[in-house]
Amino acid sequence: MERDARIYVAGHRGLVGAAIRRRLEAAGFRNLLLRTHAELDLTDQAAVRAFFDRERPRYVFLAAARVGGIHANDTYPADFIRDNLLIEVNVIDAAWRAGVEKLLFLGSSCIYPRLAPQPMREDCLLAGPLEPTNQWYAVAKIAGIKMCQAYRRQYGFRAISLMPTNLYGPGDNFSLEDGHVLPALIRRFHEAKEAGAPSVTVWGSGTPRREFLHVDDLADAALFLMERYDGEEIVNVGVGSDVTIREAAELVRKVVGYPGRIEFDTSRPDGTPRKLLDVSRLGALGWSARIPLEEGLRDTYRWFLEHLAEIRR
Ligand SMILES: NC(=O)C1=CN([C@@H]2O[C@H](COP(=O)(O)OP(=O)(O)OC[C@H]3O[C@@H](n4cnc5c(N)ncnc54)[C@H](OP(=O)(O)O)[C@@H]3O)[C@@H](O)[C@H]2O)C=CC1
Ligand SMILES: C[C@H]1O[C@H](OP(=O)(O)OP(=O)(O)OC[C@H]2O[C@@H](n3cnc4c(=O)[nH]c(N)nc43)[C@H](O)[C@@H]2O)[C@@H](O)[C@@H](O)C1=O
Repeated sequence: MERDARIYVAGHRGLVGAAIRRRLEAAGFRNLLLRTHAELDLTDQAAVRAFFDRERPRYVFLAAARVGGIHANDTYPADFIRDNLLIEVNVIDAAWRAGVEKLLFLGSSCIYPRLAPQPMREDCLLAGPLEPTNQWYAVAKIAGIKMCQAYRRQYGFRAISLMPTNLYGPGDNFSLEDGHVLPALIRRFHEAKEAGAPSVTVWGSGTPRREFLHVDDLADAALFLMERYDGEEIVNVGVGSDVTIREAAELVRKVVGYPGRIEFDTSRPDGTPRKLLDVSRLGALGWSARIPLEEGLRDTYRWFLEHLAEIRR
């Protein structure tokens, strides 16, 4: 990508979009096209087409989506399937119509079957039933993958699809009900420490396993693949190892410096028992993650403390 190329980062204020923006700016890309949700609602097809017609970016990073943790996905199925389908259809189609040179679409490790053999290879997609708690979001993501592949086949549109594992980092969604596990636990342990609470409750049994990739690593992989990969096949992006939710909670307790106990609320869903990605396709392309989990959690907790007022609003 040329340094002066016009690059649209959709969702630039989110966890991933903000990290992609940081990574592009650090690499000297200055001609970034950015619109907030309030300025451009990507579920509005006419507005999206008019935007692409007017602005004509050369590259698009599609990091805008309706995203949430296990409880949000399970509670708002219609919102998750509708908004993600609309965003994908509108942006991918308008980008092609406006002559965008290359588009990077972000799927998720949730697209794979609930009980896929571990680690999960890209070719196990649609090989079995989905995890019920996020099947709606997963179907929307699978539709986005298929749309990128169909537009490449029929129109030669250079769309590539990345499948990130669970992400965390600065700028995450720290909502206790709607966020993902790591930001929610950082906030829970911090607030328990401040309040002198005797224990912190973690959802589920603590036995599910999750792989966690720092969002700055994901952003680096996104730039790497936008510049070096141009295939129809999806590419998993992860660290290649996982921990139990209990181990993750104990690590967050250590990072936050909370002295109390951990309790488990098994009335809350565990979700997929395990979803470790096979990252050999990405490795063969020459990329691997760098940020270790404990270091990444310390970085995220520092950001959380610096933005407490904004988070608690
Ligand atoms: N977080 C994770 O663990 C993982 C994320 N991903 C994928 O990465 C991508 C980004 O996720 P993440 O950064 O975590 O999500 P965030 O919720 O942090 O960011 C999403 C961004 O999209 C914007 N957005 C949502 N709806 C609309 C809309 N209708 N019009 C315009 N903008 C909109 C949001 O703006 P606003 O907040 O103002 O509404 C926000 O800036 C998604 O595709 C997600 O599926 C994949 C795997 C794991
Ligand atoms: C990222 C990817 O994957 C997401 O699915 P998920 O990995 O199941 O999401 P999660 O991070 O919310 O939960 C992970 C595990 O952690 C446990 N858990 C404990 N305590 C809390 C807690 O306090 N909050 C949350 N959210 N989970 C908790 C929770 O019970 C579960 O066992 C999709 O939503 C979807 O967004 C997607 O694309």
